[in-house]
Amino acid sequence: MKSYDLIIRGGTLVTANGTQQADLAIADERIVELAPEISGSAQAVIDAHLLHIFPGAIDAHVHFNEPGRTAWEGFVSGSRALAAGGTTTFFDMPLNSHPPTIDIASFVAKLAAARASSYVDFGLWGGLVPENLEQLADLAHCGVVGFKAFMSNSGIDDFHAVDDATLYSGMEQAARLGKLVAVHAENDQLTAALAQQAQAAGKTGVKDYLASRPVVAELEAIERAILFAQETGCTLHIVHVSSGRGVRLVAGARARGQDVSCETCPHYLVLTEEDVEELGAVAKCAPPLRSRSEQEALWQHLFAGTLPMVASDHSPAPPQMKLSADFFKVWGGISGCQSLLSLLLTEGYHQRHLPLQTIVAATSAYVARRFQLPDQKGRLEVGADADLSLVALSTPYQLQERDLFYQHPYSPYLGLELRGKIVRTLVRGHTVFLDGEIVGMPKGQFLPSFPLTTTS
Ligand SMILES: NC(=O)NC(NC(N)=O)C(=O)[O-]
Ligand SMILES: [Zn+2]
Ligand SMILES: [Zn+2]
Repeated sequence: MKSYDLIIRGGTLVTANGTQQADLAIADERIVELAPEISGSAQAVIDAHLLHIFPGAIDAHVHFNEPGRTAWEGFVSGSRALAAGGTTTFFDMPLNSHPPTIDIASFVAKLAAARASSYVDFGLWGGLVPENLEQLADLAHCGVVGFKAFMSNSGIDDFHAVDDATLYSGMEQAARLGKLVAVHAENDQLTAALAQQAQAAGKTGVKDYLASRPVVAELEAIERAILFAQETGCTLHIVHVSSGRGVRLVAGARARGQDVSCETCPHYLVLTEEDVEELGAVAKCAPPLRSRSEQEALWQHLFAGTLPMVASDHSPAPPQMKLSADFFKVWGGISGCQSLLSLLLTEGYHQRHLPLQTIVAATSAYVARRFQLPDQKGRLEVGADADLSLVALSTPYQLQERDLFYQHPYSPYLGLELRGKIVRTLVRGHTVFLDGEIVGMPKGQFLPSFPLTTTS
């Protein structure tokens, strides 16, 4: 008789291809059998008859700010929040940590910090800034996910936005190195000038901030990035697209054969400009929250598959950085990584009947493929890592401060009525979250990203 480490019985497995009720057996951190009924013994058995089993989410966009600004978040609190939210892998952005990840030394420092403290597996982005064109090859050899650049001010002094020449040259190199470039796409001249005019006129409220970052600033920067990427043969990813029209530009280029993708974030799907007017600083981000019609367009793209990925862009800061009366001076960034899956289940699946398969594709299967993760990630099948999230799909609950594992339990989603409770999260077969509590020790592993060989 076969013997396993763990058998999970009777759960409804959710994959990018559909759902099925089955038993699942785990040995040596991998899924080794999937069948309607598995015989054999195991050291432990989980009864999942009332639960859905999702592949652990892969969050391609978080800022955990360690080393250097661990008081803002850090790998312990950040990865605990992810585990509590059903995410088993994340990619940390190169900025808001100090030093930012722009050369070998800063990469090594970040890798050490993450290895020591993360409860879930992770990849690391490298930065592309005007000062580090000579360092890109080194970062590629370290196994960074790709190179992240800001086309507008990053809000952090030690991570400079790229000028066009830097972006163009960085893309040429990235193409040679087989790495993708990810951009924060907003036109800097336009946003900076509009902000400066508003502030000079003493107009520093929420609406003034929103008006200083119009959709056209995003559209122009996306178009420019697409054009540069086409010319240089660089693979491109646009982070946190906030508008339906932005997604359409990316989908159009893709349809013409260019290797470009994009993500949106839960906040653009769940909140609108009216919400930031009401909620204030907790909901400030860039690009900003948009109108209901842009939001509707994002949902349509998600349904249609032309918007292939959702990532949290968790960008926390100490509450005192959210206090200024001048809204332009308030820290821009939303804390939300713990709620990625719950929000998609609540607003997507329950409210709008977005298929569960689409949610799985957007938070796991597609992300693993797009960023060339090792084969065993992002799949719920035999041979894959046992990265799983067990979900009580219809259980309602109200998100409370005490539920949040962030360093600063501050989020625009507090008080929301959610449906779809994460009950248990396993990373490579080890339970890291169970019934509201973190379990075990940080044993997250680094996932180096290998050079792109195919387009996907
Ligand atoms: N420095 C940041 O973390 N910025 C982030 N802030 C947002 N999105 O408001 C981002 O991803 O641009
Ligand atoms: Zn950004
Ligand atoms: Zn970000």
